[in-house]
Amino acid sequence: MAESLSPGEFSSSLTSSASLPPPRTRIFKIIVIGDSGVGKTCLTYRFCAGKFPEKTEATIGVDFRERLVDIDGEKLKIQLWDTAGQERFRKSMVQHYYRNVHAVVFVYDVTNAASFRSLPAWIEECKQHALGTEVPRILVGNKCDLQDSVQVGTDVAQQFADSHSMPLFETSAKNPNSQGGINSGNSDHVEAIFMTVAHKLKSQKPLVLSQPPAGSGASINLSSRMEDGTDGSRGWACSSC
Ligand SMILES: Nc1nc2c(ncn2[C@@H]2O[C@H](COP(=O)(O)OP(=O)(O)OP(=O)(O)O)[C@@H](O)[C@H]2O)c(=O)[nH]1
Repeated sequence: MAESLSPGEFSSSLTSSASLPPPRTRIFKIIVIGDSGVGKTCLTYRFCAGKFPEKTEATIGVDFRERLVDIDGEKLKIQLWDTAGQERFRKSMVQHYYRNVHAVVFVYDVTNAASFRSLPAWIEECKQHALGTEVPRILVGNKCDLQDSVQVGTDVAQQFADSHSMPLFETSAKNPNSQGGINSGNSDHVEAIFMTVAHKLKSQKPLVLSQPPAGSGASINLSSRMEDGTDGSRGWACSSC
């Protein structure tokens, strides 16, 4: 004869399965920094929307872009913080975007030697905000499609990257197949660069809830941009800044 459940037992077994929380999505915050015009907006747009933006304007403060990626069966939310390169557009925001950072992408323009010479200042700014070598960092030389105008050779960039213990990627947000130099050969190099960072983070970083409890401190709501190809959520506020 089948065992009968008391009403209490029945409802408790139903409740426990029905109230299982949805799987948590880990969120990783990656800041993208470098001089104005090096292509930070284009690189982040290329990764999140899969294409080169038709036109861009100087970033004011910071823009968010995010994309859900699947790594070894786990969905991770990659949140790219596209920061303003122009000093006058970044001053008030700096303290926000350096908080709770999981990785840093330094960008220079291979056709603009001054943007390469600025890198030590960007690295120093990171240090001043307690972002040291323990946080994964990569160096990206952008605009490799402009091969006739290159001012920063691969050798000198590689030396710099080595001296700061960072991997170097040379690429083009405009034509990600036209990268030269090292680390080349992928069909979409920009995709590969950010996925490399995501893989690294997956094994390293602690869980961050995608749905923080109410009142846990969403402090600023900056212009958020969900590009095509994201997980579809829109209008979110920054909860980790
Ligand atoms: N040829 C070429 N042009 C690019 C590439 N990436 C960006 N650009 C152009 O460079 C200019 C600046 O690009 P942005 O992405 O706005 O630069 P940014 O670093 O975000 O600039 P700020 O917002 O001022 O910090 C734009 O005219 C882009 O079209 C690239 O890979 N190749």
